Amino acid sequence: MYLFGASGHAKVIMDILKSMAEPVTGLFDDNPAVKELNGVAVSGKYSGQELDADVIISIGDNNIRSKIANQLQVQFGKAIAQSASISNSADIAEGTVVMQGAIIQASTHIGKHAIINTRASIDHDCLIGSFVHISPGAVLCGNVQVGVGTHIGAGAIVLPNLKIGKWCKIGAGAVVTRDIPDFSTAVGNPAKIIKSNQNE
Ligand SMILES: CC(=O)SCCNC(=O)CCNC(=O)[C@H](O)C(C)(C)COP(=O)(O)OP(=O)(O)OC[C@H]1O[C@@H](n2cnc3c(N)ncnc32)[C@H](O)[C@@H]1OP(=O)(O)O
Repeated sequence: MYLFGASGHAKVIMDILKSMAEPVTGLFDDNPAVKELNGVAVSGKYSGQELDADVIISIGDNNIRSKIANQLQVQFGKAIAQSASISNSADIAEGTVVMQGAIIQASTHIGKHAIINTRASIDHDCLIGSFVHISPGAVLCGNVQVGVGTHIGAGAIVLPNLKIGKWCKIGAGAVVTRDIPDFSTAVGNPAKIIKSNQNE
């Protein structure tokens, strides 16, 4: 597996790949000052060369991850921690990473290049868009929809049957009790919208 982005997020993905016995074939990063990560040499900026293994974009920022994914003509892989519990009827698209202790229940769909972070819990029949990040310890109850590029903060709770739009930011510890429109930032319990991010 090649990783694009020599970040703290990449370190966690490297641990997961190691537990899957999947070697890290190479690591790219645009920052020439970054020379190595966890003992793996960083090859600098990716210049479009043909790659002999799949790629994961190991960048936590949803917007940057989506821009890079849309530019690359490569095969994408997945990293799924062995300690994650994933229903046989759930499906997870390419480029997505599922961290240690995450739970993904029946009939849930996770889109491309998503991050399901440490001990996040996504219950049955959820629809999680591409480039979403569900942060550590967040809980999505059953039948929740999360739009493309949305970030659910650490420890947030989303009540059942709700729809969170695209490119939203849900604050750490928020309790979402109502649908949230596209591009909103919402915080608190019950979560209130504090801004719209449409122009970011
Ligand atoms: C492995 C890992 O580390 S994964 C990373 C996980 N990361 C997270 O969970 C972070 C989630 N992000 C947040 O909670 C952020 O604070 C956001 C997205 C909600 C808001 O960020 P910003 O847009 O930069 O807003 P900003 O920091 O200016 O705060 C705006 C207001 O909301 C308040 N606020 C910010 N976050 C929260 C929160 N989680 N809960 C309650 N209030 C909050 C601020 O105190 C501020 O209030 P004020 O205007 O009265 O001073």
